[in-house]
Amino acid sequence: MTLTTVNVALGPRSYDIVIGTGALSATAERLTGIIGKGQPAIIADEKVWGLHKDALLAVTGDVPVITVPSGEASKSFASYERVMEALLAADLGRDGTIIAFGGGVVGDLAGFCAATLKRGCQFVQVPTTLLAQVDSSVGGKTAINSAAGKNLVGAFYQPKLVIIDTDLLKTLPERELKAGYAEVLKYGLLGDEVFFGWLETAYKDILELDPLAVTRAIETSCREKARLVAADEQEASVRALLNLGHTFGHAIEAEAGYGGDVLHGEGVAIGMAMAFRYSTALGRCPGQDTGRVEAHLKSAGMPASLADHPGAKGTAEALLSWMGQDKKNVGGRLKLILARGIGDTYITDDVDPDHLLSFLKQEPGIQPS
Ligand SMILES: O=C(O)C(=O)C[C@@H](O)[C@H](O)[C@H](O)COP(=O)(O)O
Repeated sequence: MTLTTVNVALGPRSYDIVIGTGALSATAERLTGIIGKGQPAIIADEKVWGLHKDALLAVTGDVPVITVPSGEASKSFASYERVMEALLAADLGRDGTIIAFGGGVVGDLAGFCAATLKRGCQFVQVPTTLLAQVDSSVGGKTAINSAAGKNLVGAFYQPKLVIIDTDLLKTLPERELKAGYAEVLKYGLLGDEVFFGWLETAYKDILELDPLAVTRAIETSCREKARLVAADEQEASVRALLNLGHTFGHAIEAEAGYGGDVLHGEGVAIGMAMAFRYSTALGRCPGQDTGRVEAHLKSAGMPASLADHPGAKGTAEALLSWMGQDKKNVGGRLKLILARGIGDTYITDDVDPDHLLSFLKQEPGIQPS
């Protein structure tokens, strides 16, 4: 199968996303070209490493490897410190290359290490989950979590190359695949009703990893992400649309506890449904569209509210308080991505916290205050 390349056009920081089955071995020369004479190191999810190390080592040869446990708890200060000390011990300089091999957690952590190692070394993303392949490996948002909230310590730092080998998805557990599908769906909801319509019929093929359907889903997602990132690298305007569902979703994840029982994509799925319900409550989005979003999430076996997820919990006050920590907020004003309909979203800071609190109190599955 031929590979597809999507370019993220950022002037001197531009890079390619190479997508397809066998992409890892097909890009071997490009990867070794980036590594050059510098010292490389791999930061890998320990489960992914156990399953796929041969595929990566066949390309890089024998290089230092630092593994981290799967799960959001690896985006902690303690984990960052351990990985940084290991990279320094491996003698990586500014000409060194960190290769992130895993899902969003590894990509975000490795990217933040690359941004801060000697004030910046080279960085290549080899995402191994659907979520990371369609979203977090692209665009240069790198971060770790703090007790105050998700992704609050980080940097915008672009990779040199993103290698999306769809063969790596074959070992991904179904729950992780569905969590990644939430981010695919996001692109339809935020600006592409035709793509959403296709997903309503194609989701089964994607979740069964039909190569054509998966590649189309990843390519469409990456093209839209690359477009928004190129237009607004540091989220001063339109890039914030990519945060659809995340203000609610991050609050749900934080309340469950990092490393708790809510995967990022599950929080985003619930968060997107909440953003649509809130838009309808404000009279800005037809209830029919919100119903269609909820129905699709349910058909794909994903949660559409806290009530649908055994690990999701929290009072309205607790969720609102987490939302108050969101990085998009300016001047203490909450910022949300809301919808006028499927494929038509907008960014607003015209949010009345009292009204939002009343909305949250009526959400299915919310705990009483
Ligand atoms: O790339 C972006 O911009 C996004 O908002 C994509 C999100 O899906 C992604 O989860 C991102 O890491 C969240 O960033 P944050 O700024 O809300 O922490």
